[in-house]
Amino acid sequence: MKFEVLTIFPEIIECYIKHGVLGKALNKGIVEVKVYNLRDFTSDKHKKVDDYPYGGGAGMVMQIEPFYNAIMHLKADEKPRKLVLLSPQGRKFTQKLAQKFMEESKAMVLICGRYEGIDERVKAFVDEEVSIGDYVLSGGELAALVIIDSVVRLIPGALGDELSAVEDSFMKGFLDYPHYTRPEDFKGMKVPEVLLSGDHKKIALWRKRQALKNTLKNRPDLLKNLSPEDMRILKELC
Ligand SMILES: N#Cc1c(-c2ccc3cc[nH]c3c2)n[nH]c1N
Repeated sequence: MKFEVLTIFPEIIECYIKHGVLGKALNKGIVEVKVYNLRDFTSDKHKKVDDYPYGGGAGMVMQIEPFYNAIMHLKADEKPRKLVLLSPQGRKFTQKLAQKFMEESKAMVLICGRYEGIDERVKAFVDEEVSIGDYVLSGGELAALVIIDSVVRLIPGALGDELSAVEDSFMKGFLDYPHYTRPEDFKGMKVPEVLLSGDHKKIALWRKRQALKNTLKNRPDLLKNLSPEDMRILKELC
């Protein structure tokens, strides 16, 4: 899978992708990330990317021309790609949308704005407008990294042989279970006995109960299409 990122701060993307799961996936050739500096697609000597907003108001707005020039440059190879604009006004990014992007797109262009936002006319050239949550960031780069990270984790082989309980639980509609590792006793804070029992059936049930308990407490909105067994466990918790 290939990601192409349009930004005025390429170093934000370049620094993050070298590490962890993303770094391994890049080294394995499972994923390719190319970052483009929008300033390279300007036509003035100052490489200007923003201007005052029509109609007045605070701050600056990013001009359409650098985005247009960059998008046309990418499209010149005529290969299919999904163009995604990161924006607080976009549709909510979820694990299910990450799965959809992984399944449906061989290449994605992630378009990152800054300042007060970008000229509305840029949206005529994008396929999706996506937001990673109901809070305001200073730009689209962190959102682009969230999307890249969460989509890459879903690519077969990206996680190596590590099982990923986190994706599994989110896809099944609840939060992850608690995790523990050595030492068994840290200043009197002990690891739950069941996790030391070696009884995998008991451990699995304990983890499911804990996951459902956490979800009921923190994200009851996720508890929708539970299996009859999960519903039974949940009713025991209530
Ligand atoms: N995605 C997303 C965002 C943003 C965002 C995205 C782009 C720009 C450009 C200037 N400010 C921005 C904020 N804020 N909160 C989100 N969930």
